[in-house]
This record gives sequence, C-alpha cells and structure tokens, in this order.
Amino acid sequence: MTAQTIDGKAVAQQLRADVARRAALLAAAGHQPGLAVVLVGDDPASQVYVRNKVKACEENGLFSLLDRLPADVTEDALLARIAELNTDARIDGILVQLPLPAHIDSHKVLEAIAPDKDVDGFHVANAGALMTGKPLFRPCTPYGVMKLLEAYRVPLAGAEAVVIGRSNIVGKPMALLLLEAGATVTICHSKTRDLIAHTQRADIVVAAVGRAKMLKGEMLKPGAVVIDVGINRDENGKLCGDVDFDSVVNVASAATPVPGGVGPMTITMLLVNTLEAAERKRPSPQA
Ligand SMILES: Nc1nc2c(c(=O)[nH]1)N[C@@H](CN(C=O)c1ccc(C(=O)N[C@@H](CCC(=O)O)C(=O)O)cc1)CN2
Ligand SMILES: [Mg+2]
Repeated sequence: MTAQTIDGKAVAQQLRADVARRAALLAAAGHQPGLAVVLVGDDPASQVYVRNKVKACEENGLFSLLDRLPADVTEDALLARIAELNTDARIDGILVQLPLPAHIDSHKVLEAIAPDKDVDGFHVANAGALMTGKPLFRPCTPYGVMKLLEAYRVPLAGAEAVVIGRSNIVGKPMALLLLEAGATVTICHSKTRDLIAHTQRADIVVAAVGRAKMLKGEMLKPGAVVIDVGINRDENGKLCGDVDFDSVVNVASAATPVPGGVGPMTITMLLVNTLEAAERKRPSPQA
C-alpha cells in the first residue's frame, strides 16, 4: 500500500476561494475584513509565516496591517499597541506571532487581545469555549487539520485518534476538536511510556511534537491516516516534519507532506477566522 498524499495546498486553495467571495461581499457592504499581525523581533521562520499571512490577506480581499516591533520592545509597549488594535474599527482579528522574546510574558500578551478579535483562539476565554464545545475561534492549525480530515472524508466518529504533543496552540485544541467529532482521543507526550503501543492502535495519528522524522512506519497500524504538524529542519537544513514520510508512506493509507500539508491550512483558517469575525459584526447580504 502506498499512502495517498493529503494535499493541503489544494484544499487551502478551495477554501480561500470561498473566503475571497465572502470578503468581497463584506467589502461591497462597506466593511472589508481586517487582520492585524504583530511581529516582535526578527526570527527568520516567523518572518516567513507572517509574510505568508499578509500575502494571503492581500490575495483574498482582506485588509491587513503588519506591526513589526523590535526584539527589545518592552512588554508594556506591546500591551499598549494591542490595546490600540482592540479598539481599531478597521480590525476584526488580531494575532501576535509566537514565539515572543523571553523577557515578555506570552500569557499576559495573549490575554490582552480582545477575545472577540482573538483569531488564533489562544485567549483563555476562547480556550474555555472550545473545551465546553462552543468555540468562538478554533486555533488555526488544529482547525486546518479538521478541514483536511473532512475534505478526505476520514471517518472520525468512534475512530481511535492519537495526538503526539500537548501544546496549548496545537496538541490540546487538536485533541478537543477530535473529541468533539466523536473520536476516542489519546494525547501522548514526552513522558508517555511505550508510545508505539498507542500509535500502533490508532486510526489517525497527529504528530505535533517538534522532533524531526520521529514518527516511523513501523510505529503505525497499516492503513492509518497520518497528519504531520511538525516544522523542523533535517540534517541537511531541509524543511521536514515530525513524520518520516518515506517510511510512513508504505504503511499509512494517507499522509500530509511537509511542506504542502498542514502549513497552508494554518494560514487559510486564519483568514476564515478573521472573515467570520467580520461577518459576526456585519453579516454580509448573501454569506
Ligand atoms: N500567533 C501564532 N503564532 C504561531 C502559530 C499560530 O498559529 N499563531 N503557528 C506556528 C507557525 N505558523 C503560523 O504562524 C505557521 C507555520 C508554517 C506555515 C506554513 O505555511 N508552512 C509551509 C512551509 C513554509 C516554509 O517554507 O517554511 C508548509 O508547511 O507548507 C504557516 C504558518 C507557530 N507560531
Ligand atoms: Mg473593516
């Protein structure tokens, strides 16, 4: 068996076309959806992601503004800028690109974003809403994974799903979204004993742990669906995921590549969250 490649670029393209259509309706009604992106410092990877986010807004009819702040910006100055964006009528969504420099309390910064503009879904109020099954915003990467599973008609009700990684921005919300969809979810992490015992019984494995090529074919049940959230560099400095794609492709029924899998979906769901924030404020005539 050779796994089907789950084409995140193609699914992203389809969803972005609908975003562009709906954004045009809102703009015609006088309210172009607006996203504010705040980048602190000059981390090269963050610069790529932020550039992709702004470009995706421009290509799909959303207004965006990019605030680039120096790495030594004070926490108070950053909080003050967020307060301004919270009251800026042009802005429907705000994100602060992570990671932040060590001298800044990320939790405090994320809590400063107005929950109804928190299009990353990281605010405690939005994390709580997600946990109780009534999310205002789903975090972009897990949301994108759910859209990929939907697009490829992966059965979720009753499925055994294993999430490797327990971060607040991917692992935990990923587990909650899979649970809401009816899967039986196991969250594995660095202290999990016998990881393979869990992954070998999974119908769906989501790798979100940040360890290059950690998930191998022999760790899977034949026919499993593998979602790679990893963003790593291999021994040659080449972008790779948490999944050893070449070994997994002979065992899995479907798998996402890196690049070209989850990444484009993360950006796309940010556009969706921003659009829906704008629609909630001003429903477009034919949403
Ligand atoms: N405020 C946030 N910070 C971070 C988030 C987030 O959702 N909100 N997630 C990650 C990084 N991330 C988005 O910011 C992200 C990572 C990767 C991609 C992507 O398109 N990857 C491409 C390859 C890009 C490359 O060439 O390096 C792919 O996989 O095809 C988009 C967004 C941490 N920070
Ligand atoms: Mg507007």
